Amino acid sequence: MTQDELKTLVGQAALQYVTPDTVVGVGTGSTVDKFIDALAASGIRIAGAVSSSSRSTERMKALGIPVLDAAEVDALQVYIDGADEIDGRGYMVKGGGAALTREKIVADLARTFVCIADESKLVDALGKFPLPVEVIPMAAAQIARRFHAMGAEATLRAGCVTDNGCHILDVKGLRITDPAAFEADVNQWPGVVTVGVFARNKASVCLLGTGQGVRTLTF
Ligand SMILES: O=C(CO)[C@H](O)[C@H](O)COP(=O)(O)O
Repeated sequence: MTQDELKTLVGQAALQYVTPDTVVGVGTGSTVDKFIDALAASGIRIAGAVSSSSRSTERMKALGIPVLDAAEVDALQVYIDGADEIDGRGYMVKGGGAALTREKIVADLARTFVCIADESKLVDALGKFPLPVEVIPMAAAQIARRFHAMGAEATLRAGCVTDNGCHILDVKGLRITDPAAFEADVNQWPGVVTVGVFARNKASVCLLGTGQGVRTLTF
């Protein structure tokens, strides 16, 4: 199966976590696009979706899925999103689509985070995929120097302005063995909006697309 077919498979599989007439949290990315398409085609009526990006909002609206503001809900049963990397404990790196801050906000509203990913995303330790960090533009060079001092290399993502009007640094050369401590530390650096390590808001379940079908990992 191609990577695209694996994404379609897990996007479809995620429908089992959607309860009719509830509000669903929806992430961002090419795998989530497959989930949105599957949801629209399924005929399952939901009360609405809280979206993590303008990209997902536009796609859902075009398909007739009602989109609600995060401020309109107190809690969500489920948040469905992809990942750039996920380890065997459910910790993730996210932000390849530059939507990490809103993704973390919506994930934080949800009781269950369902990660949908193809098998190439499963790693032993986070850090193979360059770590996205959303930063206030004024602080980008300063934050890049801090990563450099840790032996890593941070590059400004060219031409990228997030939905929040900020920039993204992509950081190579990290091996993140303690994701919770790393997330807590980097999130406190002045000028960091959000670091793309999802530890506090890690996955509860991962639906992993493999050549043999969907493998369900629970954490
Ligand atoms: O974090 C994300 C967007 O900010 C995505 O979930 C992540 O980049 C995976 O995307 P894709 O499903 O296209 O591989």
